Amino acid sequence: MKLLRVEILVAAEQEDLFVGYLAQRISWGWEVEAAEASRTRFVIYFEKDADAQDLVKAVRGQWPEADCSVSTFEDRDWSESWKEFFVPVRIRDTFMVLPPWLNSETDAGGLIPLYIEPKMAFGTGHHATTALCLQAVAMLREEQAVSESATFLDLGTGSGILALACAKLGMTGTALDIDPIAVDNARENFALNAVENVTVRRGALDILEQGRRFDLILANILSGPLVHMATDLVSHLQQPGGSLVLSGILRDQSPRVEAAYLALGLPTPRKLVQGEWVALIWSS
Ligand SMILES: C[S@@+](CC[C@H](N)C(=O)[O-])C[C@H]1O[C@@H](n2cnc3c(N)ncnc32)[C@H](O)[C@@H]1O
Repeated sequence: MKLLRVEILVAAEQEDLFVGYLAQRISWGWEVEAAEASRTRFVIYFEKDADAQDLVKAVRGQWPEADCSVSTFEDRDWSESWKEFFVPVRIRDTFMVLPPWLNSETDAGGLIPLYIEPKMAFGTGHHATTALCLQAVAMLREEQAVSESATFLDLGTGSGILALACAKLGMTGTALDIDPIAVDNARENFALNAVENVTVRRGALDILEQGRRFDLILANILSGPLVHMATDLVSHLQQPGGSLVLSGILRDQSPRVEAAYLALGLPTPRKLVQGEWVALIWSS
């Protein structure tokens, strides 16, 4: 049987969101024969020409920077191979981020499993900005800079992945996101992981009670908002003794973000770097 082969190349910074987008579109009922992916390259095989054209049209409309092409292909037996998109992500010796169809006994390798249902919210663990935050959480716990009874704020929770990591280490916290799709996906992921020690709310910093302080604050947002909200964010950080992790910062924007927080009296942060992305970490 001849299949239609749609190949999509996306930029590295779009990989995480695109995985979620594709997962959602596939779950809406396209008859996908097979699929394969290697980070920024996605190949989907369809039997029906209409489904292939539907995907191409949707991708060209919503992801104009992506390179999308169609060709014909001779079939082979690939049941459920689309799940190959979602390989586990290991974070130090602490966490393994997994799609829900994998098994924690065999696939988590003895690490703490973080099950994430890939949907339209950001945060499958594949993007550097998320991985850097997860590394920071693991590191801060290893160093005992945060205790298992610490309170945390996850600002811009997306899929809920960072809150999930903190909750699975025993901490209790609040996860906020302005996007209702993220709030739904985060709730779904907390239920999937049987995590109950996180309160999820839709909104930004202004919905928090004034004066409420957290032992750990995580914010994987972009440099501009991180600079803009610096005063508000620091007003919710327990001082002394609190830890702050900022991510979503491109290398060349890091000095500007750092300067905004130094101006508020915080010391020079530590940095974790992956590719072009930097995370800034304050702890005592
Ligand atoms: C890059 S994603 C991070 C998701 C997840 N925390 C992670 O690390 O993978 C940023 C998220 O922040 C949310 N967001 C952006 N600005 C926000 C704000 N001012 N307050 C709360 N959420 C915000 C977005 O809707 C998005 O879900």
